[in-house]
Amino acid sequence: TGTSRPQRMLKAVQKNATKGDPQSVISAIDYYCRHKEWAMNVGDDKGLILDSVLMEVNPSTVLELGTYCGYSTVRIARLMSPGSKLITVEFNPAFAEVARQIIAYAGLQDKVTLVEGSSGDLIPKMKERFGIKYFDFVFLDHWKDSYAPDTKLLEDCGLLKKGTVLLADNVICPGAPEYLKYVRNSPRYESRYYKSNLEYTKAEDGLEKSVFLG
Ligand SMILES: Oc1cc(-c2ccc(F)cc2)cc2nccnc12
Ligand SMILES: [Mg+2]
Repeated sequence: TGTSRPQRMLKAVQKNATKGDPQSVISAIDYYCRHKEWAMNVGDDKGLILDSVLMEVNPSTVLELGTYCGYSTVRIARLMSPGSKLITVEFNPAFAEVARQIIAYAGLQDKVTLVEGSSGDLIPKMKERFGIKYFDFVFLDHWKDSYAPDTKLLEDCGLLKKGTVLLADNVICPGAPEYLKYVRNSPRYESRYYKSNLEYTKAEDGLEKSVFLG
C-alpha cells in the first residue's frame, strides 16, 4: 500500500517549509499540489479571496467545516488576531491526523481546535463543549450536501449572530446547488458570488459569501 496523498503532502511540507512559518507551509502545499499531485485544498486562487474576506471580518471565533489536510486552517489561523479561536471539524480520522501535524508545523496549534466527527453531531455541542456563544466567520468546505442542513442547524442552535459571515467553497465545482438556492433566496442572508478557479486548474469554481442578517 504505501503512503496516502495526505501523507505525501505532509512530507512535502516537512521537506520544503520552515517550521513556525505559515506562509512557507501554504507555499509548499500549493507547489506540491500544482506541480506534483493535485489535492482538494482551497488553493492559492480562491485562497486570496478567503484571505481578503477573512481580514475584512477580523473574527474572534471561526468555525471551519472540512479540515482535510489543514491548508485552509493554516490560511485562516495565520491571519487571526491573538486570543481568537478557530474550531475545525473533520470526519475522516486519517485526514485529521495529517492536518494536526501540518497545523503544528505552521506553529498555529494554540489558535486551532481540531475536532473529529460529523458536523451534524458536533454543531449542537459547540456551546457546551467549547464555550462558543456565536461564530463570527464560518468556512464551509466539507461534503456539499451538508452545506444547507448544517447552515440551518447553526441558525437553530443560535450560533450565528447579525453580521456573521458564511463563506462556502466549491459552489460551482463540485457544486452546492441546494445551498446556493437556500442562501440566495432567504431574507436572512445577503449573498454574493466570488468567481475564481477550481484549485490548481483552469476550471471555474467560486466562493459564496453570505452575511447573516439576524
Ligand atoms: O475543493 C474541493 C474540490 C473537490 C473536487 C474533487 C474532484 C473534482 F474533480 C473536482 C473538485 C472536492 C471537494 N470536497 C470537499 C471539499 N472541497 C473539495
Ligand atoms: Mg473545497
